[in-house]
This record gives sequence, structure tokens and C-alpha cells, in this order.
Amino acid sequence: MLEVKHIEACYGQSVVLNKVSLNVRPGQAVCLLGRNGVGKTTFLKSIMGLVNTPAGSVRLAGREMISQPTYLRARQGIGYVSQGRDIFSQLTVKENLLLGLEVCGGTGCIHEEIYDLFPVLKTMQQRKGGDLSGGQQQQLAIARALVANPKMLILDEPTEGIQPSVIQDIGRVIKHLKREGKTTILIVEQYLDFAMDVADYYYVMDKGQMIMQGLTDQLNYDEIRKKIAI
Ligand SMILES: Nc1ncnc2c1ncn2[C@@H]1O[C@H](COP(=O)(O)OP(=O)(O)OP(=O)(O)O)[C@@H](O)[C@H]1O
Repeated sequence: MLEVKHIEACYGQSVVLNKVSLNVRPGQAVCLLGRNGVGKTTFLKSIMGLVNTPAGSVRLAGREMISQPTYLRARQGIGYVSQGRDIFSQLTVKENLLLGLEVCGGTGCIHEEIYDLFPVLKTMQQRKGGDLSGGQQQQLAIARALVANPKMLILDEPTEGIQPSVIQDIGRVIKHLKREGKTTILIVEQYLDFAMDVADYYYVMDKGQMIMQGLTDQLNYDEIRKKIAI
């Protein structure tokens, strides 16, 4: 579904990613692990066209996207939930969700399934985004990405700073999406237990390069912990 090949990314003169490759097969959930500052967020931004990528290729369902602007990548089916969540604090929960439909030209509606996945959003539809807790904002950000039915959902550290019960809820949603088979998922995560619970395959990044990869059910916990420990 997603094939990233030999991608390079830089901020000005500073090269952050050096020929990084990663594949996510249709219906899979893949996690990208690594210490702080190794380039994980930059990698996701490269997929979305939010950083300068002088070399490499990003294909979604076989289609090259590397020269396309971010909005076209989103329109082709990538839902991206950034680390900061980017909730509009002065808009209501419902208005934030409606913005998710802009990806497909503002047409369509918020299907009941979204509220089934995140019941808290139904009860809080008229509340301002800024009044929600961090965990509720994270759920809103994921829901907003899902309203456009993305082929590929990309999550940047969805558990960061979030209480355990909400982490469990987010884990349940990811597993549900996998079971449904309609959405392929790529997650950057530092919380190893969560990543192993939801993902089928893992990559480990260090200093702008992939250093390990494999099936999560064959993963050696101690070895990985050493690679991602701060
Ligand atoms: N906008 C920017 N301008 C310049 N350098 C940046 C910018 N954003 C990130 N960097 C640098 O790029 C490198 C990789 O950062 P990145 O945020 O991709 O890492 P990360 O693995 O996602 O870390 P974290 O887990 O802390 O989010 C770091 O050295 C960082 O300082």
C-alpha cells in the first residue's frame, strides 16, 4: 500500500533522513520506533510532503506522490494525525470533524461509525475543541482523519501524554480498523508495549536510518529496548 524508497529529507543544509525505506502492506499496521530526535516525525512529514525531500520516492497504492503537494497526498487517501494533534480549539468537536471532510471537497457526512468508535465525541459534539482533555483531543484528531475514509492512516505518537484508559481506547480503535481491513496504518510510537500490541511489523530508526525491522511477534524485547532507550 505504502512504499517509501531511499527517501532523503533536510532542513536547510542539515540532512535528517539518509536514504530511508519502509513498506506497509495493505491492511497491515506498522510501527516506527526510535529514540527522540532520530528523524521519525521528519519521516512522516516526508510522506506528507511537509519537508524538503531532495531524493527518494513515496508511492501510495503504486502511485508516485513525491512531487505532489500535501493536499493532493491527503486527497489520494492519506490521513495524517500530527504529534501536536492540531485541534481547532475555538471550533466545536462537530466542526472539527466536519473539517475532516474538506479532504474530499467538503462533501459527505460524518458517519455514525465514527461516533461508535469514539462515543465520547458524540456526547461532546457541541463542546469547544479546546475544552477537551488531551486524550479526548487525540481521539478527535484520529476521528477527524477517519471521516474522509483514508486508505492509509498515519499517527505520530498517539499515546504521548495520554492517560492509560484512553490509550486502551485508541488501541481498540486501531485493532478494529485492522479487523475491518479498510485502513492500513503507520504509527510512530515510543510506548513499546502499545506498539507491539497493535502492530504487525516494526521498524527501528536511528540517526536518520532504519537499523532494524521485523514481525512484532518475533521481536526481541530486550534488544529493541536497548535501541530505543533514551
Ligand atoms: N523544523 C526543523 N528545523 C530544523 N531542524 C529540525 C526541524 N524539525 C526537526 N529538526 C531536527 O531534525 C532531527 C529529527 O527530528 P524529528 O522530530 O524528526 O525526530 P523524532 O525522532 O520524531 O523525535 P521526537 O521523538 O522527539 O519527536 C532532530 O535533530 C531535530 O532537531
